[in-house]
Amino acid sequence: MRHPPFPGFRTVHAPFKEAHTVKRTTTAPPVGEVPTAFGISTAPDGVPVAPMLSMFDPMFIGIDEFGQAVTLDLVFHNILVGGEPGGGKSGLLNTITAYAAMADNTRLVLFDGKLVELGPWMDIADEFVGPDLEHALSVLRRLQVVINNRYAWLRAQRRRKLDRQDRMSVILVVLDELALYSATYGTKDQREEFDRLLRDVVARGRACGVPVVAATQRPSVDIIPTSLRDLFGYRAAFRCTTINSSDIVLGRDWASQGYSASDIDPENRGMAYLLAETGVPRRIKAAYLNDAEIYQIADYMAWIRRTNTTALSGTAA
Ligand SMILES: Nc1ncnc2c1ncn2[C@@H]1O[C@H](COP(=O)(O)OP(=O)(O)OP(=O)(O)O)[C@@H](O)[C@H]1O
Repeated sequence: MRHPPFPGFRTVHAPFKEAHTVKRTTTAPPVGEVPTAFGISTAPDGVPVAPMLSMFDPMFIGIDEFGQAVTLDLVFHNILVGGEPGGGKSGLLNTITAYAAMADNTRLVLFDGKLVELGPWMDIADEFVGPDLEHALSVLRRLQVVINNRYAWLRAQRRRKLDRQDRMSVILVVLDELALYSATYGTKDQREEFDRLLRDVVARGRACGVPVVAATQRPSVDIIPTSLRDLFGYRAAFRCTTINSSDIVLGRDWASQGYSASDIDPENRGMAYLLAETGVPRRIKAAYLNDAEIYQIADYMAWIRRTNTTALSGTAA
């Protein structure tokens, strides 16, 4: 099989090609046929990215109160991030996005109504949705088609979830400020459709390599109803103004058991309670990348993920 040295990454709608490509949805490239050059994967369906990191490995996101590393198994879990403005939500989102940007065979679909929180990753995102609800809806509809096709493929394989041997890309969906899309922009009908589509992507995406990271500075029941919150296997509550909003993020009356993000010192930015599917909430301090570091990583990864447009590319292919 002949592979181009650097398959194009920034093809518009690239992750959604599989929604329309029978071959991609019925067969995964055999593992043995994936060549590497200088450690860079050149799988035809893959994003040619850094050789070391994989979304299938534990993702470092900070330390706990004993100084131990805290990692997430994000590829098979969604994470909900809530808390008052300035608590550190975007910091965590950027740490997660940076890892994903550096991970092999991983694509980014980003929603950021403010444009600046996830803006550094715009150049390497397959889709970047700004303050435009119709755009958000069309991207979610396309993700839904991808998910449908991946489940059809999994069923044909008699399996329930993707694994790294499948070499199918992980599509990380990151939403900064959920409330802008679910309660602010557009018409009531559009917002309702957004809620429906998001719920479906959150419910079905994770088993087929489409995990969702969603953040809100308005942890209230209208923005995060229990039925949506419960679809997130991980929940991170940064400083919240009330016990109630902490419980809306973490769930299950955790505040009454002594785990309330309203107790977090407002000056202690980046501190959060992190709850995994089992166990009790853990106090963590999220790792933090400053703006310069984020842009450095984003620029570097844009270069690594560059398209096949160099002068030599025509002759090398
Ligand atoms: N993990 C962290 N460690 C140290 N400082 C942090 C950390 N996270 C955030 N900060 C500090 O807090 C500030 C606000 O963080 P951030 O923008 O992530 O908050 P936010 O919760 O996303 O706020 P908003 O809801 O307004 O977007 C940052 O500019 C940074 O100075």
